[in-house]
Amino acid sequence: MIEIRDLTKRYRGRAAVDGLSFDVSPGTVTGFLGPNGAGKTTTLRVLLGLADADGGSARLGGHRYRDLHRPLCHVGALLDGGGHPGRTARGHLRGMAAANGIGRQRVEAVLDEVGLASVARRRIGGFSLGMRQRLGIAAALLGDPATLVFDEPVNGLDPDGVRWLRELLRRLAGEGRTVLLSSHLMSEMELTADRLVVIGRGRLVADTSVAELAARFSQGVSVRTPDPDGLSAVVAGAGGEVATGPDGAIFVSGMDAASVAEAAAARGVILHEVATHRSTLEDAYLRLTADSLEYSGGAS
Ligand SMILES: Nc1ncnc2c1ncn2[C@@H]1O[C@H](COP(=O)(O)OP(=O)(O)OP(=O)(O)O)[C@@H](O)[C@H]1O
Repeated sequence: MIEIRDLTKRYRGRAAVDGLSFDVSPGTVTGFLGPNGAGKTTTLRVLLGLADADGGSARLGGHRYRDLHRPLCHVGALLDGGGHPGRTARGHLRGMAAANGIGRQRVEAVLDEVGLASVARRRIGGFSLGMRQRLGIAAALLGDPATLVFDEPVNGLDPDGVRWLRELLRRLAGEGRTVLLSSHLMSEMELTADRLVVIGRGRLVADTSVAELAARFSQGVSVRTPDPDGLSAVVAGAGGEVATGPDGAIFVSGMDAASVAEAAAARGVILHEVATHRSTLEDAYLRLTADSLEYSGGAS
């Protein structure tokens, strides 16, 4: 169980994480999403005792990371890769195991698990990005922890590696572990995660199941109008909801295209375009985070 409560972390007076609260439950894979600079890594760094919070708390099974005895046996994390380039994969894992009172047989088991047994004697400096990711995952699994935290684990993995990781994460959650997985890739989350925690500018944007999010945004009406305020009032009056899409169109949910057009006509609101829109989870994510983009390409 991961509990984040009112967490705030500032850098030079600016909040990277701003009053954030959410839980991650055992037995699920929870996706942690947000645009660049949203505060995901900062949240994970505070959770893992690598940075101090300015307010609130981040707890693992009710404890702060720094109060855990043999932390590797409680939480495994893939954050920045790691491992000295001059060490071998096996040497690196043996060093970690020794520091945490973990037996050497676990080193061989996790090397097998991540598919690195045949290169265990090679130096990490010669590893590809994908091999480094696998080594980082092996390190996270070393202490057989109840909680796993992976920051962008898909980076550098080839399609086979991505599928392998997906199955591993599902299995770990199936064993009752708490699995938190950060990524920008909604398409990957759709296949791997049960729940999604979405943040933007350090704040919670959504805490929902994948199924709920898909249902909420599954279908709607995309509208272009020179009078967005007028349209908002019309839609609110008819019981629908509006959201602004990343491309400037207005997205109406809870109404079909004919109802939107008729309600707008009745109130004299001009529409330039009305289209039924079936959206993917990726679209839903983009709409959720459109207002919290810190860095976006092109003018918007
Ligand atoms: N050590 C630091 N010093 C100063 N500012 C920082 C530091 N770490 C993060 N920040 C700032 O905090 C904000 C949140 O960054 P963070 O890396 O947590 O976001 P993120 O969601 O992980 O982004 P990305 O998806 O790009 O990795 C950003 O504005 C970033 O510039």
